[in-house]
Amino acid sequence: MPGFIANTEDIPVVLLAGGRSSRMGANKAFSLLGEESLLARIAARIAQRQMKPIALNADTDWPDTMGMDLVPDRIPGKLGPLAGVLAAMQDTTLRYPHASHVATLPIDSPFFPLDLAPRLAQAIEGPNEIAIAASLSQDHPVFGLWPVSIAADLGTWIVSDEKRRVRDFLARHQVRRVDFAAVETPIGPLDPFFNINTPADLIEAEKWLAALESMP
Ligand SMILES: Nc1nc2c(ncn2[C@@H]2O[C@H](COP(=O)(O)OP(=O)(O)OP(=O)(O)O)[C@@H](O)[C@H]2O)c(=O)[nH]1
Repeated sequence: MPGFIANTEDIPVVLLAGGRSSRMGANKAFSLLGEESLLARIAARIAQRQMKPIALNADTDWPDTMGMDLVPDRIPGKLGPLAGVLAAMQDTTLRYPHASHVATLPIDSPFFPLDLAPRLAQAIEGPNEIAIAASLSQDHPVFGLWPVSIAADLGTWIVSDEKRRVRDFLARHQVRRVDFAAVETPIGPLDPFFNINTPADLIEAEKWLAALESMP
C-alpha cells in the first residue's frame, strides 16, 4: 500500500551548509578528506543517487558550490541548523510547488546512507509529520524530512525561542524516527551518520574512508 508520500524517489534535498564551523576553525565544506573536499564528496554521493537537486543553504559567499545553487538563510545571524531547515522549506515551496516535504542533510557527514530520502519518506503517514534519521540509538535530526506546511510555525518559533534546540522544535510536532544500520567494515561498524566537527574527526574519518575503500 502506498504511504502518504506517493513518489518517495523524488524528494527535493537541501544540503545544510551554513553555521560557524568553529570547532574546525575553517569552513568544513572545504576540509579535505582524502584528496577531495567534504563538499565534493557529498555532491558526488548525492549525484550517485540522482537525488532531486539541491540547494546549498548558507549565509556566506562560497568560492565554489560544485554547481549547486546557494540559498541564503532568510533570517541572518547563523541561528543554527533550523534556520537552514526553514530556508530549505521556503526554497522548496518556490522551486517545487507540488512537493509536500524537503529532505535535509548536513555538510559534515560524508558517509550518509544513499537511500536516506526515500527511507525517510516511506515513514511519513500524514501531512504535517517530520521524519528524522537515527542510528545506534541516537537521533540525527539534521538528517530530516520536513513538511513545508510547518514553515510558518518554524519561522515564528525560531525567533521566539532563544535556545533554538532542534529537539525542542521536534517536540511540537509528530515525528517518525527511521533507524539506519551501521555499515560493517574491516575495522568495525561505521555509523553512517559519523560527522566531522574537528580536525581530530577528520583524521578518524580518513581511517573509515580507507576501510570502506578496501572493501570489494
Ligand atoms: N543554513 C545553515 N546551516 C547551519 C547553520 N548552523 C549550522 N548549520 C549546518 O547544520 C549542520 C550542523 O551544524 P553544527 O556542526 O552543529 O554547527 P556548525 O556551526 O557547522 O559548527 P560549530 O561551530 O563547530 O558548532 C552543518 O551542516 C552546518 O553547516 C545555520 O545557521 N544556517
